[in-house]
Amino acid sequence: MSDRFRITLAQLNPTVGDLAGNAAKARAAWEEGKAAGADLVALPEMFITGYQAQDLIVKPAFVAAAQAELAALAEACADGPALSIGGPSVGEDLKLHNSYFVLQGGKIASVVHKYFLPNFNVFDEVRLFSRDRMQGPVAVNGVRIGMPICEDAWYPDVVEALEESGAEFILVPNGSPYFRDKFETRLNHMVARVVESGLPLIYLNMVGGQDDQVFDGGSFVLNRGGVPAVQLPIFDEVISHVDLERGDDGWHALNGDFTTHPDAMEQDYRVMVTALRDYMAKTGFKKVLLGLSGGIDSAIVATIAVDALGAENVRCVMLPSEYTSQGSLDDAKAVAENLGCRYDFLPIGKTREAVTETLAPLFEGTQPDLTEENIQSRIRGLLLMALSNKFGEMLLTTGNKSEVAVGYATIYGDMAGGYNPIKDMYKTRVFDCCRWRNANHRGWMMGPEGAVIPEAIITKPPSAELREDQKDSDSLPDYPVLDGILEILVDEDGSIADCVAAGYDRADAKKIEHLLYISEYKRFQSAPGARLSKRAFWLDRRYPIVNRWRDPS
Ligand SMILES: Nc1ncnc2c1ncn2[C@@H]1O[C@H](COP(=O)(O)OP(=O)(O)OC[C@H]2O[C@@H]([n+]3cccc(C(=O)O)c3)[C@H](O)[C@@H]2O)[C@@H](O)[C@H]1O
Ligand SMILES: Nc1ncnc2c1ncn2[C@@H]1O[C@H](COP(=O)(O)OP(=O)(O)OP(=O)(O)O)[C@@H](O)[C@H]1O
Ligand SMILES: NC(=O)CC[C@H](N)C(=O)O
Repeated sequence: MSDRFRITLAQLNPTVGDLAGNAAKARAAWEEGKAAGADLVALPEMFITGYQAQDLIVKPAFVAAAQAELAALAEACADGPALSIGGPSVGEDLKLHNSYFVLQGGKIASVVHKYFLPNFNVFDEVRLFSRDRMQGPVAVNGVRIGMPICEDAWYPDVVEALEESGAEFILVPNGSPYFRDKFETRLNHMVARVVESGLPLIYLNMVGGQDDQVFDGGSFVLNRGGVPAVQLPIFDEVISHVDLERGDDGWHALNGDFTTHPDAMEQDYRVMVTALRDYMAKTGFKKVLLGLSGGIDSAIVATIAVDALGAENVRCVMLPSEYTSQGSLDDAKAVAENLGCRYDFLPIGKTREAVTETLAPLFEGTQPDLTEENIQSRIRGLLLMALSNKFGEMLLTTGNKSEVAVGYATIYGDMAGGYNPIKDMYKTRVFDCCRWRNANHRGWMMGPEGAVIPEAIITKPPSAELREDQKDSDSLPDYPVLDGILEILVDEDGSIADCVAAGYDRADAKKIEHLLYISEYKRFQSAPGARLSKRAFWLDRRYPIVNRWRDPS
């Protein structure tokens, strides 16, 4: 029996439903591992199907196709290292499991089933899969490896059982999506497992965007006592060979690749870029367009789009009305010029006159109000969608988390669009994010360096410009107050009393609570967007649309 074991970690980006494509990526990683003399090439959780496949996973034909792909992969990888890969399986109990397969010698040599099925925030695994009994380690080239699947390693039980049944080290395959500062959470759990079991632990995550979620990679290896030996980059696809040596006191990982991670703002920005880039690539779109108003939200969305797709794939459209200020016209043009993307000018005045004239007989005797304001937003939505249809460009929608929370957007107007990169970023953070992007440039950004967002856009008071001299602060508390209250009500699930205790005005908190509840119907019909927090609107927070309850505290 050898006292060295080489494991090739394949921190790769699968696509949900692309069974053949995912298998091809696994095969290519296996070839690299084989060339490097690996004993085992490891891929993340549910790699063959992509993650999360949601209800696709309960369709028997899909599971059968994934099984066939795994069998073919086993045959193709018969002569060389073992290959471990996540996928669905139907167990002896005839139930569906989230499983991890070891392929070796042309067949499926072992299968383990996930025990702890996550059923919180974006996860519904109890609904999709069955839990199996805890299983022992899997032997690969004579070495017994414990393979707890993602959530299995977030509690002591499974790793403890693996250690008691003879595991020599632990390999955790993951499908662990980003939220801000999640790396620390993962690391704390894994250090706890290493300290409890006394075994080295290899944590392997996937990368890439899937709908709202981004898997951020950041795979790592810990030695006994929780001492780090390897840390892979976040967000990048990487194949890394990790060597373990057996000594008198068991296995020990040798120090390998070690990358330090960027700060939370950079990670958030990278998530928004990755989410959009992968949403586009994986759905088959190449180009986007958006309404560029001269305001901060559309400016940051245009910047994210250029960083994700390249300036040649982004069309910015200014659709001015009589209320559009010269400042907005200048600022919008400056952003498009700075980014180097196409800028179109499409005044909405004539369309608005036509709509007003058409409605006049029915509106006779009524006074102009929000209706007329929203018509402008809807004309912009209509024209932008016409461009989208004609040129095959997907429309981006630009509401930040503060606006999405209180319904400060026109349904079927500026809410039109297929994807919203800033859906989970509060307005106050959007300001910081613009400053960060103006001051920082990285190799993964396809846009130009420098202060692409003019300072005037960052400093002027936000306005929807739907009527004369309109400011967001006419309808809403100032953004620092709005965001402070929303963080308590949404992100912390706090009460009105909690808002008051934090120093906010009770009337403001009550108003925001009301707006939050009455705009659930808008969010239900809103575009998906990049998830940055543990409380993003969609799967993390599922509220009834009809809801009469109001917090009396
Ligand atoms: N529970 C429910 N289920 C289904 N539908 C429901 C509903 N409650 C209202 N509705 C319908 O929704 C309609 C009202 O929604 P909507 O037409 O959107 O209009 P509404 O929410 O009344 O007004 C839009 C608000 O967003 C602001 N805005 C607009 C555009 C851009 C920006 C910005 O700064 O980004 C801000 C604008 O100043 C205004 O305060 C009603 O006509 C009603 O029929
Ligand atoms: N004059 C305009 N030209 C092009 N698009 C516009 C125009 N006005 C609004 N939009 C679109 O509608 C969205 C909502 O913009 P609005 O100005 O009403 O408020 P906002 O949420 O503060 O956004 P922004 O900061 O981008 O202005 C904008 O982000 C933009 O995509
Ligand atoms: N795939 C999973 O089990 C996800 C849950 C897991 N604990 C996480 O990292 O978020």
